[in-house]
Amino acid sequence: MALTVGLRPLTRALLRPWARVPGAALGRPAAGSGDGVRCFGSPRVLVEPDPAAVGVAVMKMRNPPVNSLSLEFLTELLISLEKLENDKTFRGIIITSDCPGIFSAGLDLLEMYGRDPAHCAEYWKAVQELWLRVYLSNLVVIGAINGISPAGGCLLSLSCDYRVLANNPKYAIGLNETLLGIIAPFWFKDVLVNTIGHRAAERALQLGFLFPPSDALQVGIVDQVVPEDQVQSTARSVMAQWLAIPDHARQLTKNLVRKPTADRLLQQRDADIQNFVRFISRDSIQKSLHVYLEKLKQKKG
Ligand SMILES: CC/C=C/CC(=O)SCCNC(=O)CCNC(=O)[C@H](O)C(C)(C)COP(=O)(O)OP(=O)(O)OC[C@H]1O[C@@H](n2cnc3c(N)ncnc32)[C@H](O)[C@@H]1OP(=O)(O)O
Repeated sequence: MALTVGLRPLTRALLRPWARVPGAALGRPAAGSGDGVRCFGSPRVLVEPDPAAVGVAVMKMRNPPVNSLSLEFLTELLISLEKLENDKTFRGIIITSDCPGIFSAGLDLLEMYGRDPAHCAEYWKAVQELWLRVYLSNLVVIGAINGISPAGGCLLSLSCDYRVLANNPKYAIGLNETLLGIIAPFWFKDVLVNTIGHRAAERALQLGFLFPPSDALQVGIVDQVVPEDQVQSTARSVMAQWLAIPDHARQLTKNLVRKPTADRLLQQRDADIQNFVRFISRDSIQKSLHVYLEKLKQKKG
């Protein structure tokens, strides 16, 4: 537990420069919460207590068009997560998307393409922090995956305790970095190996697999596949099962299982940042990102 507590001051230090994100004032009742239900509001992240489940918050990602994890979006997610961790009335979070058809398009490519090393370092620190914050959260975190979830979106899903995916063939999920000509860092790889096993992860990472729901269930990257209109209710009923376990025992067990993986990053965060900056700044990698971004634009015709 000390590790999680240890993170808090770190997060504060990390977040201090970004806490000035406009509109990130939290605790302010969101519009339409006239019934006195306390919601946390920020431009890209809406956190609402689940009216049907005491102690459960629903965190809706709303960074249109694709919930790409920009620095500002990451910061708002981190501030909301920290607020929830510190608010003892909450025991669980359901993370979902408000962007139709998209859970999250992953890391924001424009934060890594054509950016100076100092920006890339700051960005990567925030990416590390989001993963650590979700992966080691004392709360029960359930992914209600209601859209496509490539790369960083898949990492966010894998960091949850449980994953419910909507049964829509378009809603593929996976670490597809090799398709962009880049590679997933070791801690992305570690989480995938922990979830689907070494051989399946080795193959999926090298081939940049994006698993459609039926395959995602079979390989184990998600825990349940349900009709799209049952994702939220399924997440809520699974949450009830997990919250039936005494918090302290569950939290210590989660830490027991996850701490060795998180430690591998915690013990070398700066080196990981430097490695990322060196890697992403390479001409060949910048060229790959450029080609990929152009493909995305051409796709629109
Ligand atoms: C070492 C670093 C590790 C990396 C991990 C990562 O996360 S890298 C990012 C990997 N992400 C992807 O490969 C997803 C790329 N996006 C897509 O495949 C599609 O956009 C998606 C998510 C299937 C949605 O398709 P749709 O047709 O609905 O939207 P469209 O492609 O037109 O995109 C809308 C606009 O968003 C921009 N965009 C999409 N993804 C990203 C992204 N990850 N980062 C930044 N911007 C993204 C896209 O270019 C469009 O922009 P516009 O200005 O409207 O042309």
